[in-house]
Amino acid sequence: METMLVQGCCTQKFLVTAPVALQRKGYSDVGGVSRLRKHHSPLTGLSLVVRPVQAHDAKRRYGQSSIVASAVSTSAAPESAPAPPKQEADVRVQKITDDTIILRCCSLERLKFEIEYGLKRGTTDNSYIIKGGSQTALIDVPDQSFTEGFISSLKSTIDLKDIRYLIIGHISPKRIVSATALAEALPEGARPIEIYCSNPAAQQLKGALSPEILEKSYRINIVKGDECLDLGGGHKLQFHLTPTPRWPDSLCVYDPANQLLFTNKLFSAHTCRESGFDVEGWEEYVEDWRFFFECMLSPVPKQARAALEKLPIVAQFSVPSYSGRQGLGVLKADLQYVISSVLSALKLPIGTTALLSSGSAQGKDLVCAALCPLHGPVVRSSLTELVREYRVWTEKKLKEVEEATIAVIYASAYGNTAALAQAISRGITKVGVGIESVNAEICTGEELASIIKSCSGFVIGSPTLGGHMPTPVKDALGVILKDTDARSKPCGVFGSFGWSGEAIDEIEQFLKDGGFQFAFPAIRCKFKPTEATLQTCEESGTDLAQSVKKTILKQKRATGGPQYVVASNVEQAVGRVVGSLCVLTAKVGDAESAMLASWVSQASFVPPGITIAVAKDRAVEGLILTGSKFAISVLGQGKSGPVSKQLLKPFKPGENRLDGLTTKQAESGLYYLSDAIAWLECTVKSRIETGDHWVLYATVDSGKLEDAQTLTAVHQRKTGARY
Ligand SMILES: Cc1cc2nc3c(=O)[nH]c(=O)nc-3n(C[C@H](O)[C@H](O)[C@H](O)COP(=O)(O)O)c2cc1C
Repeated sequence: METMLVQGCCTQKFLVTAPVALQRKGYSDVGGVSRLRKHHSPLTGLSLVVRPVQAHDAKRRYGQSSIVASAVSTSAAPESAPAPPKQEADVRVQKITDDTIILRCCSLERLKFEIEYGLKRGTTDNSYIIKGGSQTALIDVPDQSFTEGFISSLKSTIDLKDIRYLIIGHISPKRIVSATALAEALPEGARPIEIYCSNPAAQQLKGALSPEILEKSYRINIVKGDECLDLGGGHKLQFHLTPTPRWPDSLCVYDPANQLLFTNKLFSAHTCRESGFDVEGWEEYVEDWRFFFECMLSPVPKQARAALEKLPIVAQFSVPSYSGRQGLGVLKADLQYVISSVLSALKLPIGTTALLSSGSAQGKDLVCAALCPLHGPVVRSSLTELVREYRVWTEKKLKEVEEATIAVIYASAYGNTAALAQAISRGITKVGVGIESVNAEICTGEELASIIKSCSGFVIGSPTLGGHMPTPVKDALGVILKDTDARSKPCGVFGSFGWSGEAIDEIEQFLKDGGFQFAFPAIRCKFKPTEATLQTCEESGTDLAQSVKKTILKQKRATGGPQYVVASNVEQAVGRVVGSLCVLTAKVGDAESAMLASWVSQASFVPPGITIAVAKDRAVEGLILTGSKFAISVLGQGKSGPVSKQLLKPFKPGENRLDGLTTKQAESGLYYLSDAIAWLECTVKSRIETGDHWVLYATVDSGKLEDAQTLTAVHQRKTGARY
């Protein structure tokens, strides 16, 4: 079994707070802190500067002796390391209604190297203030990248001592930094803020906030069901717990006074535009919403459905705004207005799928004028479409789960292993195989045993903490090893580590000894993933899902399912449609990929544009999202043989596909083939979903004819059922 070493970010600071905080999360065997003192990693040129915290300080903050460790680069950063995101303190304050304000912490850059930021349109981290008749509530605090700007904007918007309640829809170690800063900014003599949050969020807060802050500044109230919190003036806030494996703490809030639903991660998008609202309309945002859904919710369709059932949203009609719209746009806005008015008048929830039947009893409907998510715009003009499409997307994913599932099992203390799991999941969903996402911290042994029994393959991921895998992963592995049938199911191992990475080796060894079949080499990621790491994860997920699909197809054929048949008339006819034979190359950060493409055609004169069809499960697909650049090398007749041979062979995840081919680099950094008869550099303008392919429309930014004598190679086919 080969093991890949995937190198991550070279500078990471972390506070070793684990002894208390992680134990509360079930990481009871975290220890080995003394190992930190010795560490020097020759691999990245990193040295760990390990500084013992003053004993009394450590005890005060973490309840037992602790150390603070920071990894500092002692040599130049390796080229593959991503630059840390630069943050301007840009917090925009905007009124949503007379008494509700949004604080949008804006970043125009890709904030994190996690797949959900792949469209690179920046993001916003939203907090909301509701000024009720008698009390004021703050909903959510942002990521630590925004802490300073957030606190100063909050101070200039309201008097901090007026904040009576802090409602936490989602918490993470990075948001706890902002919660701590808020507590520290409270004026002397201010009464403690009452926090309302789910049980998992409460456990995190109690484990990470200092005893002084817990004593002086906050009182934690755990929301158990669908309780209410009265702010006066009709603002009788209703809580709705909507947990998923990635966000077990997720809590949504409905304010009937303004008909606003605070949806946390649901209906979020990573994009940062001028307005805080979706004023530009559905077409402008659909790709952002869909991409966020694909990355974050399609791996958990059952939980997404449960959340949607708990939130029977009814659109409150609103008069359409025509700013910036003309012709058809105005007609569409009018139509949308009529539809939402009818739905609203009839008190019908949006969409009519089976998903809605339970939970949407009269009187329980959440009549919404707008959805207020944690990231991206407040959804007002596209509310009807977005809610309906969420249900359609969820149903589609549920159908895939019925056919076959791959269990993605992991635990993650700081989010790095979770980011790998998310990327693997995307690779799996690209093939159309369902996912059962399992957070080992919250899944019981019985639940996991039944998931393992019914899945067609699995991956298991773990951080290394104190030289081992944490207890929840160990328990999960025990369940897997016990199931003798699971040995015939393809599997994979992954994990993030700091310097030694024993957890990944241990899991791999246990599975190897148990006779399990690995679908891809173990993925070992040092701290945070880079784009190349994410690409490797995605490709690994795709490989695993393809092998599961092949097995299922074989089984179906063996039991009298669809057999190979001679191409039909239609297929033979379609096979006569040909395109130019080209090589597409793409590069995003340290991730690169290439594919042989024969479905390439010119699509516009002005600007010069082309279309290219890319199969959904193609490795390069994640690098050619809207806005990305790619190169096309047009192959010449009689010259395409070696190139086709190289690019059509099977590749391991992360393997260099252009190995052995001579390339040149354009000014943009993109590679093209040296013996291409022409090359083009293009920008993806839009993507259309067409069954099993994405059709990209791209404009051509530059290009050159290199060989005027040779004609373009064309791939002749016998059937349109294959390339
Ligand atoms: C308390 C603690 C102990 C750790 N022990 C180890 C260790 O023994 N070996 C190692 O390679 N990394 C160790 N690490 C580093 C983590 O594995 C690393 O931060 C990893 O990215 C965490 O993954 P996660 O974000 O999925 O939790 C430790 C980190 C903490 C906080």
